[in-house]
Amino acid sequence: MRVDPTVKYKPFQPIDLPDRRWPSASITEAPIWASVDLRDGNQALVEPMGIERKARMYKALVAMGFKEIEVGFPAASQTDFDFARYLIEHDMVPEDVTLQVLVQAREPLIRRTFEALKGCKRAIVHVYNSTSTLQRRVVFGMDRPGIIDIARQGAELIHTLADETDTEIVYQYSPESFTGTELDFAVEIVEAVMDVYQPTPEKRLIVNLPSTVEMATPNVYADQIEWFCRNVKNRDSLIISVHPHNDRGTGVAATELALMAGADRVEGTLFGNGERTGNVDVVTLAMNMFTQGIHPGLDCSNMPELVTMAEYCTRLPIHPRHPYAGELVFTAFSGSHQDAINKGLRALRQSNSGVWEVPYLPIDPTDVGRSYEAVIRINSQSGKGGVAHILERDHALQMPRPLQVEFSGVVQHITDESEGEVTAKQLWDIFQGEYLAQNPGDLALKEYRTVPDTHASDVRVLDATLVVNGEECRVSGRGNGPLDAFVDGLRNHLGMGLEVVNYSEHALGVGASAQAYAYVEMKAEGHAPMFGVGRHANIVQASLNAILSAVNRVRRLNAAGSTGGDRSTQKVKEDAQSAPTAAAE
Ligand SMILES: CC(=O)SCCNC(=O)CCNC(=O)[C@H](O)C(C)(C)COP(=O)(O)OP(=O)(O)OC[C@H]1O[C@@H](n2cnc3c(N)ncnc32)[C@H](O)[C@@H]1OP(=O)(O)O
Ligand SMILES: CC(C)C(=O)C(=O)O
Repeated sequence: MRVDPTVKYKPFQPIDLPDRRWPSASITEAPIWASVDLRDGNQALVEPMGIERKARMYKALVAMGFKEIEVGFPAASQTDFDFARYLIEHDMVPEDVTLQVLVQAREPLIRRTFEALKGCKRAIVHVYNSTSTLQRRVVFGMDRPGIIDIARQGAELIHTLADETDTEIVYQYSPESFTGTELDFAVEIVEAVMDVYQPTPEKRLIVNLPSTVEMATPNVYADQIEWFCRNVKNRDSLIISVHPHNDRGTGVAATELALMAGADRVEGTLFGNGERTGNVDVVTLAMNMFTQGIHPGLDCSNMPELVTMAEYCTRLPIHPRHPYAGELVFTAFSGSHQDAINKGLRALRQSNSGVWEVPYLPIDPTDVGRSYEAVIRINSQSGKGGVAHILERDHALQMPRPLQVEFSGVVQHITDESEGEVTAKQLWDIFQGEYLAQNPGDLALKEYRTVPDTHASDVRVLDATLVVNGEECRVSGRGNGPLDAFVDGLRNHLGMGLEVVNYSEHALGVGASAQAYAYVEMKAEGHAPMFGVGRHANIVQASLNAILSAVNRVRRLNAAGSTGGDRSTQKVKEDAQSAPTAAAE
């Protein structure tokens, strides 16, 4: 960067609060939530919401559990005015919900705001003026008393109009640009407003201390909030509200520290929509509390629906990595994460504990309306655990560990080449192509029978009919069981050294439609051990199929002149297409 920041930018001066208490505090309950989506969020949109979109979002906010909703700046635009009227005239404000409206401390705007509220049972009138040193100097060209006068006069008019209306008015005042305001001045101007409104513990004034522009690290905001709470008069007659923005990307952290510093209320928006880099994201805040075992008082259990609604209303996308809500936030592509998640989910199933403990998944995706479907997805970063997880989840395969290693190598080869993702369906296609499919030149079992050897009581003879490229051939062998006898027969028939080194099986389903899977690891002459997989309603036939699956894979490699070191399914398939019919037939 060519600009010298030491010359161009001034560091934020720390707050003098050596005995700060907030670092030892923790958040133990949810704050009062106020949504400012329909005002601060809306004023930041390329295309502000019309009545239809505002109404849709308003209903969603009510359904989530917001009890205070800033519905607009009625004096600023006809749409905002009409929307307030729409909600009031259509009786859309539940008994326990309070509408909030924003207005600058300017007489005509305040009068217009009260017009918008006619017929409303109860409303928060939120008045503000800018108080920062910078705005006092460059925007208003006023000294402190002048700025206090703006606030006082605004409050006086609101107080007068509140006395004249049937609407129960809750007062709210914001020293806007609070984070750039000297703390003693912030207290002075708020106390001037308090002198007008005369709040009591029974009728408290909402004092909103916005981080209009986030100017420092979150601990500084916490210091500012604690300093204010400790120095303002009649603290118990105030509801201290925070309204953080996210200019430094630390809006959520700043809000959490501000709550630890004594704030009672949070104004924010869904998914952090708002001016510049946004308002604080109330969904993330609420879910952060949820993961700490605190009921947030906001219902985010259907996150996909909330995302769809927010994207429709704001016409802005929600990032795939957005905390708790993004499409990818519950997805692991990397092998060691998948392995740990797979093991964690299994351990959770096996334990009777209701406590969520899964590595890399801070929350249960189903708590926010997501499924486990997308938790593990496969690309070149994935390992055997992820591959095994998907095949077990979708096809109930219980692959032995060495087979997982072997097959994930096949998959990795493909993903390395394609540089893309392999879907669950593609994964199954690859698995079938590798182990279960019949390629030209492959041996297939048509029928078999076993009979006891008349000469030895523990030996069986197996006679099988195989088919290769439409031609039948007979195989016969002896052994201490059908598998052993079949391998003996193949050894003789193919003239190839063959040995079973590993075997496992499991059933799939119950009753007439039950199937068995058999996994056989075979050592064939000149090759590293290689797996075969067989499937059949009859467990013996499943095992014989597994042996043939391994033998066919060896034959494909032999035909391609490889020992199995460098393979891909594509290559295996191509090799199989061009393989000549085996000489043994
Ligand atoms: C941080 C925040 O999000 S605060 C909310 C900001 N939201 C909005 O501003 C959205 C809606 N606002 C608007 O549509 C317009 O600003 C209106 C309709 C309210 C007012 O419009 P206008 O009067 O035409 O113009 P504009 O906004 O430029 O007025 C600024 C004037 O108000 C003064 N002013 C600004 N804020 C305040 C305030 N809180 N109290 C008193 N005066 C104020 C300015 O000093 C300036 O005065 P000047 O005209 O003497 O220079
Ligand atoms: C009006 C105030 C609260 C505001 O929106 C801000 O400071 O960001």
